[in-house]
Amino acid sequence: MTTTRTPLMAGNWKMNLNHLEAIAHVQKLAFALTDKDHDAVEVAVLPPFTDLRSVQTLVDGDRLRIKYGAQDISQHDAGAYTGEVSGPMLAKLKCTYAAIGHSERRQYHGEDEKIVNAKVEAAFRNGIVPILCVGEGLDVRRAGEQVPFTLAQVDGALEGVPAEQAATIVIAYEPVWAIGTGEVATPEDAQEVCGAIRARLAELYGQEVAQQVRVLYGGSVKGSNAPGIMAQPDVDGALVGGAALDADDFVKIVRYREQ
Ligand SMILES: O=C[C@H](O)COP(=O)(O)O
Repeated sequence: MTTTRTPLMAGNWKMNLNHLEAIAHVQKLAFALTDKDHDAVEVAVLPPFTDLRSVQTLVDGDRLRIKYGAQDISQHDAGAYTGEVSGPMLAKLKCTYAAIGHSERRQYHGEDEKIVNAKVEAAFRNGIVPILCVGEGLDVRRAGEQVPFTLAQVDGALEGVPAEQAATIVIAYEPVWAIGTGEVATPEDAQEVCGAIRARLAELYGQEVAQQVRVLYGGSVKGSNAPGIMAQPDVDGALVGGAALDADDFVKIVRYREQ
C-alpha cells in the first residue's frame, strides 16, 4: 500500500520565548519560508501557552501557512483545575496540535499512561490533533528494550481510541537520552522504533490507518542531521526542540531535501 504522508516539522519551543519574542520569531519564519517549502512540508510551532494568542493573531492576520499548537492539554474540559489549560480553550485559539506525554511532562509532572491516554482523548474530543510523544530512557536503551518499552507507551496512550481518530494522530518517537543532549539517534535507531510503531498501529487498526499516521523523530535534530533521519521510510518528520529556537536552522530542517 502506498500512501503519501506530508512530512511535518514541528518546533517545540518548550519554556522559551515570551509573546513578543514569539511574534518576532514567527515573523522571521514566515519571511524565510516560501510557498514551495509549505507545499513540500507542513510547518508547525508549539509555543508556550502565553504566546498562543499572539501567534494566532499573526497567523490569522497574515494568512500564514504556519500551523501552531500547545505543548500540553488538560485531560479535563473545564472546572477547578488550577493552572491547567483546556481543550476548548485551545480549540478557541484555533490550535491544530497539542503535544501530549512529552518526556519532560512524564518526568517532571508525573504523567503516567492513564493521564496521557486521557489527554489524547481530550484533544480528540476538542478537534485538536495530538502529537503523542513516546520513547525510552538510557537504561532501557542499554538493555535493548527500546521497542517493547515504546510500544507499551503507544498501546497505553491509544487505549479506547477508535480507528478514525487514530488515523489522524501524530506520534513522535523521542528517545529521552537524545533530547537536548546533542546525542542524536542514528537514522537506523530512529527507523527501528518508528517502523515498530507503524507495525503496531497496523496490528491495532489495520494497514490503512497505519499508513496514514505520521511518525516523527525527535532528539537533537538539526539542519545537518535532518536529511539522514528523513531518509528513513517510517520517519515522516521531526519534533524539534533546541534547533527550533534558531529560525535559520529550523528553516534548514524544513528544507532537508535541498542539502
Ligand atoms: O520536543 C522536542 C524534543 O524534546 C527534542 O528536543 P531537542 O531537539 O532539543 O533535543
